[in-house]
Amino acid sequence: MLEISDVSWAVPAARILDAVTCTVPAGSLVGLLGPNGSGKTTLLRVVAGLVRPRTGQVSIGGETVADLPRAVAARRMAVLAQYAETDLDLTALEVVLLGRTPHRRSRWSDSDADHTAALAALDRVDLSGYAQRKWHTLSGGERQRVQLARALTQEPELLLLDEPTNHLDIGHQLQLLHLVRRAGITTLAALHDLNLAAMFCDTVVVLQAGRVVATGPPHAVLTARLLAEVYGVDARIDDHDGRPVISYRPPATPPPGTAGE
Ligand SMILES: Nc1ncnc2c1ncn2[C@@H]1O[C@H](COP(=O)(O)OP(=O)(O)OP(=O)(O)O)[C@@H](O)[C@H]1O
Repeated sequence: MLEISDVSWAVPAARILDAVTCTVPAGSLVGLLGPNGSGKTTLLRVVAGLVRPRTGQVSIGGETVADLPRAVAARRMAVLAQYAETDLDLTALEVVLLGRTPHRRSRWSDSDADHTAALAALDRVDLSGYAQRKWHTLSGGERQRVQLARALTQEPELLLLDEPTNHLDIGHQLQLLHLVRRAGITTLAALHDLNLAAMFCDTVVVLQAGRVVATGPPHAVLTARLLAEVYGVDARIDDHDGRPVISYRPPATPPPGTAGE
């Protein structure tokens, strides 16, 4: 279980996170929603221990992340960043094997079991023929899936995903979130696509200007009123087997600079 309690973070000019409190129950998938700049990535960075909060604390499995030795935190959490890059000319398999690094006794050698786990993870993300492909030859969506395979191979207690469906076609977006759900790992995922959040998340947490403005199951949170207030959009919500399905109406006023055209 992940617990975020009263977390605030600021830069001199602005408060970026304001007393954020939320919980990700063990084994559940929680969607972190909110408009651009609302603080999703910053909150994920705080949880990962990359940014120290001004106030509040984060704990996993009852232990405060700030008190965990770096190596322990690295083993227990896997992060899929929004723009995962590597300058090293690694193969897809070598990138996936990086997920085993925190578990290894010897720094330099991969065991047969590591290799088997890494190949199985590539298979799970639909990239079984890609093991020897160099990173720089992969498409954006293929890189994203290799990074998910790395994260799954790590067998983390907590998975942090920042816009994991970026770059993916709709088939692979659905496959990725289905895989994450099935993996049963406690997961906090920043998502922009509200319909995907509605389909796959147990709970959603909505941030606006660094504050939590709503938390709960998708059908309770994703109302037309909330979407108007938080995103400024005119949306229609239909029910599909207890999950909301959102469709949007075009804005009433034309975007700036296009009036009268
Ligand atoms: N180091 C920093 N210095 C100044 N401002 C920052 C810093 N880090 C983040 N911010 C600001 O904090 C706000 C929240 O940023 P963050 O990246 O967390 O938002 P987000 O919800 O992930 O946005 P997006 O959906 O666009 O990815 C933004 O306005 C951003 O410009």
